Amino acid sequence: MRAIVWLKRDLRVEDNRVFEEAKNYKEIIPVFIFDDQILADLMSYDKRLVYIINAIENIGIKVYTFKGKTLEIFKRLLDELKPDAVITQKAYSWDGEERVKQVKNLCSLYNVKFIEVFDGLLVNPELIPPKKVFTSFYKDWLKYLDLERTDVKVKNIPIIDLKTFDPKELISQLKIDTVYFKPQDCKERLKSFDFKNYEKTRDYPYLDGTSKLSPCIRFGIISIREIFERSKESESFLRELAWREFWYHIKLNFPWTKDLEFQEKRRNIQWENNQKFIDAFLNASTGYPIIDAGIRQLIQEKWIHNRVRMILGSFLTKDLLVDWRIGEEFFKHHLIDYDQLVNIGNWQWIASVGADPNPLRIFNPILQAKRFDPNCEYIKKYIPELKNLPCHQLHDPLTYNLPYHKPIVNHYERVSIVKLKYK
Ligand SMILES: Cc1cc2nc3c(=O)[nH]c(=O)nc-3n(C[C@H](O)[C@H](O)[C@H](O)COP(=O)(O)OP(=O)(O)OC[C@H]3O[C@@H](n4cnc5c(N)ncnc54)[C@H](O)[C@@H]3O)c2cc1C
Repeated sequence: MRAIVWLKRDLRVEDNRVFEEAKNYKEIIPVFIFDDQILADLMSYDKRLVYIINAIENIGIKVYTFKGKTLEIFKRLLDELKPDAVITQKAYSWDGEERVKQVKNLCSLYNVKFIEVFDGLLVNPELIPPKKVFTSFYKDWLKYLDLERTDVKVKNIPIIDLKTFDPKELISQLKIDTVYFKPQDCKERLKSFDFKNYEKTRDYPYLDGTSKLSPCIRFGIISIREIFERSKESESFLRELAWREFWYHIKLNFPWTKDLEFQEKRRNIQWENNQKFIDAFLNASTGYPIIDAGIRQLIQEKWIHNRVRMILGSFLTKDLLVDWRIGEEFFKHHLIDYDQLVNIGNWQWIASVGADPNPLRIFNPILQAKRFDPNCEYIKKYIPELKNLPCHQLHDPLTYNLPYHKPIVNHYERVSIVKLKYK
């Protein structure tokens, strides 16, 4: 009996339920596919690819790697390997689900068992009755926690002469400078992060006060149950893990929200989509130091602090009146932790068109900078050319004439326009 284990967002052996499911097969063939369609969607400087390649190299077992169209590769694998089963983690994102469906149909044509295993989330989003509001989702989420861990030793991987793809070929095409996130660091970060103080530190982007585990979670380098076990004393951290799963739940129950606003009444907002504003945002030259610092962090590190993601999202959609989809696409190209349905959910939320009972959230970039970066440590780190200016000036580019880009809009004037557009 032979099973192909198709790894996707679960690049680990420890506590991985697909290996638990495969344990009774005589031979297990783990595969990972660099899908051409996903690669085409990424950009050449993509650090995610390096992250994935690193994760596979360090996984500790032989993984057969391929590149091409997922469906075509599976045709080859089913023909050549003649497996009895294909086992994989259940996919929830729109694109992931579609790929899985195609492979599932192919397996049924070949009479090969296709097994989807629930993993990657603490609660199966299908168990909770549809909720539109996080607080009510969270109450149920706590009741349904699925924390059972597995302990399987994966030994029975045969050496097969297969035409595979060496992922190093991809690295040579990339222009990669500093790498800020490595899958090898996940375990140590989980061990050393101060979860007890998370509640106090989590909102300040100049501190190392959030876990930075998002890529580890996104690519399944550590099981979500192990993360829960280590962090469970921090109620506020658990809420964040639940927020992630809330977006899975929203997608499951309101699948049209990929392109369409969750709130019906917000489907016809007249976005200005002024190209000058869009360019200033994408090029970190809005004239608001807190905004430009955030964009620079994103472009350099491929990660941004959650508080700054919210400030950026509010600025783009409210101050600049740019369609949230443009922001979503920009984050998609850069974020190392990019997760389609989490990104879309959060962008809709910050644009006040998504699953959020608050009718209109407008973040004032001046007050946000004062409150969450009081000494301008964050701003000065990413905009070093302004480091000699007094901090109160950097907080408020409308009052002080900074030797820097002029603010592209006046926040206070834009607020009244936004209120009309969002009526
Ligand atoms: C506009 C916008 C877009 C975002 N896009 C993504 C994305 O594509 N991928 C992604 O993983 N997160 C996204 N987030 C959520 C959040 O910003 C990141 O998960 C968080 O900053 C990652 O850093 P961390 O691991 O240090 O988080 P921590 O504060 O340590 O939180 C722990 C974990 O909880 C989860 N989490 C925290 N906040 C959220 C949230 N608001 N929504 C969902 N999950 C959350 C993440 O898995 C995170 O790793 C987005 C937020 C905004 C406002």
